[in-house]
Amino acid sequence: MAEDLWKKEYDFAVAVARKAGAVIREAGEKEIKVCTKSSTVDLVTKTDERVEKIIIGSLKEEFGEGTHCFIGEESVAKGEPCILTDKPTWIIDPVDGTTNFVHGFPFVAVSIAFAVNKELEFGVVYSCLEDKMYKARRGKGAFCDDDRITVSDVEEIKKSIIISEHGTDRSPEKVKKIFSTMQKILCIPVHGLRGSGTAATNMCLVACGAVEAFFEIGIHCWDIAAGAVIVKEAGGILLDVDGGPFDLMSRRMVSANNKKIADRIIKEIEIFPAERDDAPIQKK
Ligand SMILES: O=P(O)(O)O[C@H]1[C@H](O)[C@@H](O)[C@H](O)[C@@H](O)[C@@H]1O
Ligand SMILES: [Mg+2]
Repeated sequence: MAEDLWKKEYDFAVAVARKAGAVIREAGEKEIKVCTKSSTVDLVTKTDERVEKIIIGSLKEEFGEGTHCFIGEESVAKGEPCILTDKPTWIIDPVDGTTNFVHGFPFVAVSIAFAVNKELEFGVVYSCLEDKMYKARRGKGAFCDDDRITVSDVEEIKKSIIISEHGTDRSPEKVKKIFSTMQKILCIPVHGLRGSGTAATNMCLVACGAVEAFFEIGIHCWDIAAGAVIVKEAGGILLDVDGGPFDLMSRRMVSANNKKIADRIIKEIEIFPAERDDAPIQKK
């Protein structure tokens, strides 16, 4: 029988995501010592770092040192390169929704994706406070736990819910564009605007049909890589915010149930620059 390519890695990723989610749930007050990264509202905790070490350590133990590459949010924050090559690469956000985690807002996800030859082979998003395991393999459909999930069939923008996040950048010119975009979309009008505070969870909400679209400028590849596979396998569409092809490393993305909704949203998005994830690291 033909080898079921990457199934071993997929099954292991699901198990590791579940283990990581348990660590997050059990990480009591002791670990939520908050530090900051790119801004005073871009939070990181000991849990983020510990969970990423557990995930990467488990993957290296299972698949060997040096066989795969890793792009992890907290490793990159510490100076590791963020370059996607043709080599088998794990793209990891150990705690997506760190601000939610710190505040006890109940949406926190472990996001693990796997790419080969720069193509995403599978994605796993474990919403650990809800205990929901979203997962998808390229060409094999999308699931929440054992149930097949598909995007909404809504085509009319005026019957949609749209997710948009404001991110961690508080510079006035970007905040102005973010809220001007939100206002224009809200006043189409759409049924509502929402946001869970975690990009990975937002993409799963598109994939299971709870909302029609989620877009954001400022997210990173680790926030959206797993969700991208899940949305696509659920029948959804991924585009750049200017309507061009989806670009994992561009730090901007539209995910939607269909092109009609995506195109209508794209018309309203006021684009602002975000440095690519794979931009050369500026020498200090
Ligand atoms: O919680 P993290 O992993 O930092 O990712 C979130 C990011 O910090 C926010 O700025 C974005 O708006 C969310 O979509 C990300 O999930
Ligand atoms: Mg994240």
